[in-house]
Amino acid sequence: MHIDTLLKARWIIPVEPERIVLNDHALAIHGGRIVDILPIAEAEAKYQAASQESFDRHALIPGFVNAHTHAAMSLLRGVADDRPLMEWLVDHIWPLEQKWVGEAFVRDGTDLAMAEMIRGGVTCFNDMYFFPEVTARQVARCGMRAVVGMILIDFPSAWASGPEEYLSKGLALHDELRHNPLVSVAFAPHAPYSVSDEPLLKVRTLAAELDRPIHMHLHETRDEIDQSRQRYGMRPMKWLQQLDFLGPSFVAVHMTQLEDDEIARFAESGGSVVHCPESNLKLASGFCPVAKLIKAGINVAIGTDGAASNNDLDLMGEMRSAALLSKAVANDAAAVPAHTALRMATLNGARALGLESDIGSLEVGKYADITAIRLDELETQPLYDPISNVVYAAGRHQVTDVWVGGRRLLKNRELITLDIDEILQKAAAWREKTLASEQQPS
Ligand SMILES: CSC[C@H]1O[C@@H](n2cnc3c(O)ncnc32)[C@H](O)[C@@H]1O
Ligand SMILES: [Zn+2]
Repeated sequence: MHIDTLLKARWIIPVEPERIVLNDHALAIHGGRIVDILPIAEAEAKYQAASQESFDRHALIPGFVNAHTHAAMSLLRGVADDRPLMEWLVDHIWPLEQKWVGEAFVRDGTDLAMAEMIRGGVTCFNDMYFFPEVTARQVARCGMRAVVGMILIDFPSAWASGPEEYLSKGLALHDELRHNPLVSVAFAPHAPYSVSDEPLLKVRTLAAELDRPIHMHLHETRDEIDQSRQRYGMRPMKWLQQLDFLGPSFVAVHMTQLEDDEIARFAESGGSVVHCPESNLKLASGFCPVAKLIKAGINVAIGTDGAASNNDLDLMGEMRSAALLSKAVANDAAAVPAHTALRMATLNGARALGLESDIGSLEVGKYADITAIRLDELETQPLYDPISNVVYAAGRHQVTDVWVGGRRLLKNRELITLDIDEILQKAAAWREKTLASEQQPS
C-alpha cells in the first residue's frame, strides 16, 4: 500500500488511550492524516512510503496545544516585569500596545512566537490579540495550526474603534477562514471587567449561531472579584451565568479564584478551563485548584498566556509547572500525575477548542500533528517510564522534529518554514523602537 510518510519510533505515546506507551511502533501518514499505528516490522511489510524515517531514540507524541496565548506579545517580553496584573496591564502593557500595536507588530511578534513554540513542540495555539487577520495569515504561511480570537473589548485600539467594529471585523474574519484547514476562529471577549453587557449578549447569540467557542479571561485575580462585587453585587462568574454565557463551548482562562459551589456550577455547564500556572505565579494572581476541577469532571487545558507575563512560550515547562503546582495546591503528591499533565497539554487543549476529533492525540483518522522528543540525552537518563521523563525531566531543547498535518515544520531542530535570522533582526529592531520611545516624553 502506498502512503506519504512512515515514521518509525522507539516509543509512541498516543495520549489516547491514556497511559499507553507503544514500543517500536510506526505511524503511517497519508493526506496529512494518521492512517495506521502498528509495530515497525508490520509497517515495513505493509506500506510503501514516499518518505520514511527512524526516530530510534525518540518518543513521538501529539503536538502540544497552547490553549491560551497572545502570540504577538512576544515583542513585549520583559518590558514590565514583577508587577501585579492590573498595574502591569493598565500602567504598562496597554499604553505600550496603544503606541506600537499595528499590522507590522502583530506580523513580527507572531512569527517570533511561532518560531519559539514550534521549537518547543507546540503545533496549535489559541490566540487572543489585536489584528487577528494578520495572525491568521502568518499562521497559514508558516503551516502551524491556530484558533484566532475575534477579540472584543470596550476601548478603541488601532484595530477597531469600539465593540461594533470589533464584532464586524471578527465576523468578516470568520467568513474568510470558514474553509481553512489550519486556522479557525473563536469569540474572544477580553474579560468581564473590560467588556460591557450589550456586546457580551451579542457574542452569546452569535457563538450559538455559528457554533464557535468563547474564549475569555475569568476570575484571574482577587481584585477582579472585588471589582465585580462592587459593580454588580456578585462575582464575575455569577454575572456571566446570569447573562447565560456559560456552556460547553465556553473556555475560561485562569480561574484562580473559585469557591466550591462555583466549581460545581462550572462543571455542570460543561465548559473548559485553561490553566496558566506560570503567568499566575509571576503576576501573583493566585492558584487555580486544578485537582478539584478535574475531580469535578471539568476539562482542564494548559496555556502559557503571553510572553510578557510568563516570560516564555514553553508549553513543556508549563506542563511541568502545572503538574507540580497542582500537587502543592491540593497537598497531594498523587494529584495531576504525569499522564494527566500530558493529556492536559494535548488532548484537553484540543477539546477546549472544539478540535478533539482532529488533533490532540495520535489516533487513526486524526491530523498528523506530531512532536518528536529525543530521550537519550543525559537529562532524561536513565529511562524507566517515557511519560514520566517527558513530563518531569525533558526540556524543550530535546524537541527535534515537528509536523502539522503531516508537513514538517521542524527538522532536527531547524525551522523549515520560518526564517530565524529575519525574525531575530526584526525582534531587535522592535526593541530599539520601544526603548527609544520609552526615553522620550510622550
Ligand atoms: C483584546 S487583545 C488581548 C488583551 O489582553 C491583554 N492581556 C495579556 N495578558 C493578559 C492577562 O493575563 N490578563 C488580562 N489581559 C491580558 C493583552 O495585553 C491585550 O491587551
Ligand atoms: Zn491572557
